[in-house]
Amino acid sequence: MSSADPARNGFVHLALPKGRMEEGVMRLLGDAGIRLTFDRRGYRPTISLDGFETKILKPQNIVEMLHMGSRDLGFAGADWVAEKGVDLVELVDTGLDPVRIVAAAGPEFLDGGRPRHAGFLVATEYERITRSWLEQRGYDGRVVRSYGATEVFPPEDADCIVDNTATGATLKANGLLIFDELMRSSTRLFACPRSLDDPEKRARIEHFVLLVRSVLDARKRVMLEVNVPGDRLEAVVAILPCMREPTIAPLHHDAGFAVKAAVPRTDLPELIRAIKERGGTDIVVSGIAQIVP
Ligand SMILES: Nc1ncnc2c1ncn2[C@@H]1O[C@H](COP(=O)(O)OP(=O)(O)OP(=O)(O)O)[C@@H](O)[C@H]1O
Ligand SMILES: O=P(O)(O)OC[C@H]1O[C@H](OP(=O)(O)OP(=O)(O)O)[C@H](O)[C@@H]1O
Repeated sequence: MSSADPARNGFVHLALPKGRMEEGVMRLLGDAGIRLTFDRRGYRPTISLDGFETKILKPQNIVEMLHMGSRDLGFAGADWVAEKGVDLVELVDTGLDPVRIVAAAGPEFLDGGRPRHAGFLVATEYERITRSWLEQRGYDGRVVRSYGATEVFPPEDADCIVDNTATGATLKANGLLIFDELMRSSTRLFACPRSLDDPEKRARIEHFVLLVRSVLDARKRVMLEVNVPGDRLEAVVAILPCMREPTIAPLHHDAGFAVKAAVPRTDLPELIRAIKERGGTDIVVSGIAQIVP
């Protein structure tokens, strides 16, 4: 058996999602320096990571395969892990493709934000999540399984729905109002619990997690560089929300200091104002590709 043979012990079988999550996950891997080479119409790209083999599958199937153990590692929505009721290890929440799983109905069904009457019918693709919500809320409801286009069921074919929503446009277009939130979901990296018991697989999975996290962390930060006169240095450094300590280098001819720090992107507008106020000049902001702690 060669070291490139997927049947070898310690090889990680990775599942990548087909469909709406595909683009974000592919970009994430690309930004982490992981290359995938596709053949025409093939669902088995070659991955540039040593000791990994990969396959493209629908996320609902990825959840099942991670549960059975035929795949070790895979990206899927947290909603389908909850819906299938399986015990997987969540390694990374990428925050990509965020959705809310909500209960929604037309205004005629609602009374003060609650179902108007007992014995109602809920249309949903999420049967298990819906049943446990009914039980938790003490609602007397029955479930009809939908296979897409769930929003069109009410009022004739169901009283309300449980479905995912991203922008809310589909609910609005069908005249439905959200009256409860059951959970939030996003694209996450899951592992089969047993795969983490294998030391060789575990080490490879941990390295994969580190690469993915390095990109997600880098996306949240920018590199900020600023020149500061010597007597303003401490005042500027004090307000920098950097990861550890900023890098400080003296400028030529004792002209002050260059200060460099990776700061949260969302802090930038306020930070630039505060730095200018404290005497910082020549501010340069640039992107970061990866951050490995
Ligand atoms: N805007 C969105 N609408 C629906 N699902 C979304 C959205 N954004 C993220 N998701 C997530 O995508 C996953 C389903 O992905 P999938 O590619 O199977 O979508 P799908 O539209 O149901 O596919 P298909 O049309 O082939 O049934 C779920 O985990 C869901 O939460
Ligand atoms: O809040 P929004 O941005 O409108 O997105 C949510 C809608 O998009 C998806 O439907 P999809 O297009 O996949 O069709 P489907 O209902 O057949 O799954 C999902 O099932 C919702 O219906």
